[in-house]
Amino acid sequence: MDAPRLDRIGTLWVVGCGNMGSALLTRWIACGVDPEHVVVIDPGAKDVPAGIRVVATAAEAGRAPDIVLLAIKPQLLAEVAPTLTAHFDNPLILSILAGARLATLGSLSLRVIRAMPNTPARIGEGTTVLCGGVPEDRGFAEALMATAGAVHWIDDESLFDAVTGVSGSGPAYVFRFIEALAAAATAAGLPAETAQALALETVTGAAALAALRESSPAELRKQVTSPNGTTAAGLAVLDGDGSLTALLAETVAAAAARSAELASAASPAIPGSSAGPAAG
Ligand SMILES: NC(=O)C1=CN([C@@H]2O[C@H](COP(=O)(O)OP(=O)(O)OC[C@H]3O[C@@H](n4cnc5c(N)ncnc54)[C@H](OP(=O)(O)O)[C@@H]3O)[C@@H](O)[C@H]2O)C=CC1
Ligand SMILES: O=C(O)[C@@H]1CCC=N1
Repeated sequence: MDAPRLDRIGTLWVVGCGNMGSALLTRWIACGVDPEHVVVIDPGAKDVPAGIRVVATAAEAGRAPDIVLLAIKPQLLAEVAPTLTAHFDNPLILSILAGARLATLGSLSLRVIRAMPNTPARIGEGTTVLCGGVPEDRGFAEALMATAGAVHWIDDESLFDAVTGVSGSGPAYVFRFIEALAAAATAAGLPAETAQALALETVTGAAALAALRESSPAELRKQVTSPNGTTAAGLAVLDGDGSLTALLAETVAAAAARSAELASAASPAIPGSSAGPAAG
């Protein structure tokens, strides 16, 4: 079967065009979506690609959408959903809302796919996990998200909280690591500019090498770590007694737990939603 064509997207509504919505939209426009087919619905939109109409509410959007990117904060879903559904004729909903479950989103349309992207999507280097949808819609959703980087499908929606804690939030962990490495470099006496450059270039270079997948991350780590050398001394602190592993496990668990809480925030007030509050 031919790959779905993004220039035949129909009418796309982007509801919420903040950090993540604008990252995806920027990428889609770069990959062939016609700005004239897009309407951004966001009373505070700041970062919208040129040529796209921006309105504050769905009532001003005009033609009913064929596809809707839902990219508002999950806490706003119950308030915003009824203002959208009044103008819907069963569009494909692609929701990136942390926590918002398919059962909740099903009250907006019969055609819903849940996605968890991340911000490197803006440059086509993201990773997205998709879940749900009917077979006829999955190919199109995958083609859209493939413009933003790697795409993975999962069947078990209960894993979405963990996905959110790993790859959705994950870029922030990496950015924080770069910040901390730069601060450590400064503390070790390097000029601030050099410290920031070395921290950033070390992370991007190491990630690019690992991304070749010619050797595992563990093997690449061993190649740096001379017996009784400097790296071994550093790793003994970074990961002494498995502390880094434990710290990251706690980090991901906390983010996943928050995703589960957000499910509660997103669900109860949508009329017709069959999703109950999340456990825990
Ligand atoms: N940021 C990320 O890395 C990721 C985010 N997500 C998900 O994406 C969603 C958006 O997150 P993010 O982009 O970071 O958040 P932002 O706050 O940056 O974007 C949300 C946008 O929605 C706007 N908005 C507020 N009220 C309305 C309304 N009534 N109708 C339409 N738009 C409205 C906001 O405007 P204003 O700022 O004026 O309030 C803002 O521009 C969340 O559900 C999040 O879970 C998923 C994966 C990664
Ligand atoms: O922090 C958040 O809630 C969102 C979801 C994943 C990344 N950012």
